[in-house]
Amino acid sequence: MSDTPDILKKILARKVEEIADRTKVLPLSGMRAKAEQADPVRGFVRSLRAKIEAGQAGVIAEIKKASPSKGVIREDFQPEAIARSYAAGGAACLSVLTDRDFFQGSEGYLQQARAACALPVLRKDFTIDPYQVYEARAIGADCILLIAAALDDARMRDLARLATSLGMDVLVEVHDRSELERSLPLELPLIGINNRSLRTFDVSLQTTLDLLPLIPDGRTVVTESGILAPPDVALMRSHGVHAFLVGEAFMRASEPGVELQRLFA
Ligand SMILES: O=C(O)c1ccccc1NCC(=O)[C@H](O)[C@H](O)COP(=O)(O)O
Repeated sequence: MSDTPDILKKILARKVEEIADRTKVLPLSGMRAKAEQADPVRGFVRSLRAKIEAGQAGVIAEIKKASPSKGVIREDFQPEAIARSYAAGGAACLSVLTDRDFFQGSEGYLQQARAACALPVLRKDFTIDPYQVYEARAIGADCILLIAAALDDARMRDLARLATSLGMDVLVEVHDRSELERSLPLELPLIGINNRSLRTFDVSLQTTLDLLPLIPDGRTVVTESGILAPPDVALMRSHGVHAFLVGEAFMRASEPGVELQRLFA
């Protein structure tokens, strides 16, 4: 896409190479077979909505070691311990970065985190190809991320349909009005609004507030990035946003689940 931000361009170019390499090791048919044998899905949207319907915040607690904007965020990185801490702290779901080159993530981290608790898990990666959708299910993911800025309409629709056909939920992520308008016709129950600009890495919670009135009733809006302190949570909740994707604030805390309880008390 011609106006794709540089960081996204770099990540997507690397993804194309990565998918080609992985397909040589295990062709699509093999990955599809692995996906078919995976553990049953745990119901990502269901878990998020159950918390919200109970009057609580629906927290998607992220497991991420590093990011392009912040470098290494957490040195002592033990996905199983973090997952258990999040579950004890009341998270609705987990999000695990699996991208290796830009986030120091791995598929193994997702598998370890999921095995350590009963929470549904989002595979947080840059999904551009059906191979990755099968791979996500094969490693146990219950939900995938589709970033509107990374996909044209047809590809976004096809990947969403494929994920849904495998029983997974989809978090479609937007940054602006045009991405939102392209995503709404997919009629997915979850819409993520990412407050971090992929161009500048600046974070503004105003992004969520600006796009919110454009989203029809019935969708669960997830505000993503830059939720750092209780007033951020209060601001969102006062505007009717009850689902949150939070990474850095938890990853910098010695006990991430305790920080979750503090942030959402
Ligand atoms: O975080 C980055 O630097 C980044 C750069 C390019 C693409 C995506 C990026 N982050 C992914 C995310 O969306 C966040 O990990 C997620 O929303 C949590 O954000 P935060 O609570 O601010 O860690």
